[in-house]
Amino acid sequence: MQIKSVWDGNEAIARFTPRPYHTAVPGYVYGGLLASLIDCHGTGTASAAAYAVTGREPGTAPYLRYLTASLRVNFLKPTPLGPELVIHGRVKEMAGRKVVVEAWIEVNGETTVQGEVVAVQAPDHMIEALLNRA
Ligand SMILES: CCCCCCCC/C=C\CCCCCCCC(=O)SCCNC(=O)CCNC(=O)[C@H](O)C(C)(C)COP(=O)(O)OP(=O)(O)OC[C@H]1O[C@@H](n2cnc3c(N)ncnc32)[C@H](O)[C@@H]1OP(=O)(O)O
Repeated sequence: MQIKSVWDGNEAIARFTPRPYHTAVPGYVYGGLLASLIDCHGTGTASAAAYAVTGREPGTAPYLRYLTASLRVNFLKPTPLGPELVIHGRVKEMAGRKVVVEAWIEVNGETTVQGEVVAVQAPDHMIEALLNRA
C-alpha cells in the first residue's frame, strides 16, 4: 500500500487518495482496498505503539514489526471515490506479543469504515524477509 503511518503520541494517522481503478460500484471505493488500508495501518499502529511503550525511536533495530492474526472490517456507509481518506489507528489492548488496534476511515469528516486488527509480533525470520524485500 506504501502508506506512511504517523504516530502522534496517542494515535496513528495515515492518508490515502484512492484512484479510479480502486472502484467497485462506480463512484465508490472498493471494500477490499479499505480492508487493506485498515490492515496495513493497524499493523503499523501496533509497531509504533510498541516502540512508544519501550521509549524507542520508531523504525530502529531491533525491529518491532507485526503480523495480522485477525482482521475485522465493518463497512458503515459507502465510501465516495475522489476525496482523500484519513485512516486512524488507536491501541485498544497490548499484552505480550499481541496488540489489538481499533482503526477507522474518515472521508469528508465522516466515518465510513470501522475495524479491528489483532496484531502479533513477527518472528525474527519474517522481519529479515521484510527487511530484504526488493
Ligand atoms: C507510525 C509509525 C510506524 C512505523 C513502523 C512501521 C512498521 C511497518 C512496516 C512495515 C510493515 C510491513 C508488514 C505489514 C504486514 C501486513 C500485515 C500482513 O499482511 S501479515 C500476513 C497475514 N498474516 C499472517 O500470515 C499470519 C499467520 N499466522 C501466524 O503466523 C501465527 O498464527 C501468528 C504469528 C499470528 C500467531 O502465532 P504464534 O504461535 O506466534 O502466537 P500465539 O501464541 O498463537 O498468539 C499470540 C497471541 O495472539 C493471539 N491470537 C493469535 N491469533 C489470533 C486470532 N486469529 N484472533 C485473536 N487473537 C489471536 C493469541 O491468543 C495470543 O494471545 P495471548 O498472548 O494468549 O493473549
